[in-house]
Amino acid sequence: MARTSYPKHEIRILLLEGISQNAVEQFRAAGYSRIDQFDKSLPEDELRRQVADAHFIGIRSRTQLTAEVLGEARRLLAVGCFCIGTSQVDLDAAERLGIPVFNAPYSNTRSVAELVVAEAIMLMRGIPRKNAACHRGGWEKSAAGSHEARGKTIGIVGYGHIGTQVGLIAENLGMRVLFHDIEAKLALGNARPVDSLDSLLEQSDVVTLHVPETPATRLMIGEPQLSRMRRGSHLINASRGSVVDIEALAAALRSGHLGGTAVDVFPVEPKGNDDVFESPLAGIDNALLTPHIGGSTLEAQDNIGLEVAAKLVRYSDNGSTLSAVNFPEVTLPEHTGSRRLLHIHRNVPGMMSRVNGIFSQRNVNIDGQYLRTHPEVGYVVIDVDASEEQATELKEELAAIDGTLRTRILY
Ligand SMILES: NC(=O)C1=CN([C@@H]2O[C@H](COP(=O)(O)OP(=O)(O)OC[C@H]3O[C@@H](n4cnc5c(N)ncnc54)[C@H](O)[C@@H]3O)[C@@H](O)[C@H]2O)C=CC1
Ligand SMILES: O=C(O)CCC(=O)C(=O)O
Repeated sequence: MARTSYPKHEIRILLLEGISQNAVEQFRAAGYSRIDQFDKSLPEDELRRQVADAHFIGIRSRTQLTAEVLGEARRLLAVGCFCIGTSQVDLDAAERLGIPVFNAPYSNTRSVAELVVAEAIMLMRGIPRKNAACHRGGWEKSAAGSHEARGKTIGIVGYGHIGTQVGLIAENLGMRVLFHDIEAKLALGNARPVDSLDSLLEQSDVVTLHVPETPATRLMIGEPQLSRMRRGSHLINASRGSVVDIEALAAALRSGHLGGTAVDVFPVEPKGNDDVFESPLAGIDNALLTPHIGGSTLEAQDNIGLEVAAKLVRYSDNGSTLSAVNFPEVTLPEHTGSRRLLHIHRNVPGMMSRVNGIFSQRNVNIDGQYLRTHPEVGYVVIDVDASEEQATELKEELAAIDGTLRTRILY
């Protein structure tokens, strides 16, 4: 088995938030045995203690890897987000520290889309309210305010991976599909783009949000947007809690302007299943609330476990950063027969001549060199024909170059 610059049994993998056992098996199969698992996210002081000697960290959406927390993770080689969203990690800080971040961009897409379309049907039939009444001994048998999905309009905000899947399933139910995105997007099926968010809100019977968490999407649905929605229409949010002004949403439900809502993500979410959930929407019967489980199917979690663990193992064993979300992407061949040196550095003028100078001074033959840069950070991988001792000395010299962020040898 290939040796890394650390023996594999010394590499500590920290997995938080109940990451799938598939990931653990994938790490073990690749020879990594030092794996610590927690089923929830950790309070910040405990998180700082745990990350201090971790080489890899696996998280889901709850763990905040801020610049301060990352700054304490001195041994950290890479982060795996076992989910789609990566806004819980300070990606720029991670890059500046030489830490690539990986995620699973599609593995739970279908799970979210299926839930959203099911919720759209439930909302149009008034099921959340009728269900709540039944639990209290009530009996609201009535067609008032109940509608078929067929022929109704669903408005999708953010027509990316999830948004397009929602559109395709909804169209198969006979719904009219409109979407709004800041990028030009290929419309699938009979879906139609609209020229503004307001126009989408005004035309839709159900609006569903599938944007990432960014400064531009923060509170993009507030009182002015809710009041543009049709009276009796419905809002679904399975994107991020920061996208909707939740107090304004509660007010729109209480006033009867909105017919109902389904919300899976909240501005503040409990750290784990033992903690208490509180929300301004709690107790409102026509609000269908779920505990951030859009992507929580066994199929999705198994696939995510395999996908992200495989990316971390590949980076550890081979150096490949293909599909990293914050980092220069270097795709690498296997390195049988040569030593591989990895050098992550600040992207400053003269860096590569200093790197290459070390090899020419020592008269070491370079078998292959792979370089990719971002404005602030560069990543170069050098395969050399050198003994283990020579490679170790080369690594020390590379590490001493001013502007070096991380170095590693793969044997
Ligand atoms: N509830 C859950 O369990 C899950 C939630 N998510 C959330 O869903 C989000 C979307 O996921 P994907 O569809 O895979 O992402 P994606 O990146 O494929 O699609 C996002 C789309 O939103 C568009 N967009 C960005 N800013 C916008 C704006 N201001 N206005 C309109 N459109 C905008 C983008 O151009 C893109 O087309 C994730 O970022 C994550 O936060 C993802 C998976 C599970
Ligand atoms: O399942 C999770 O923990 C998070 C799902 C999610 O929000 C994502 O994939 O972005």
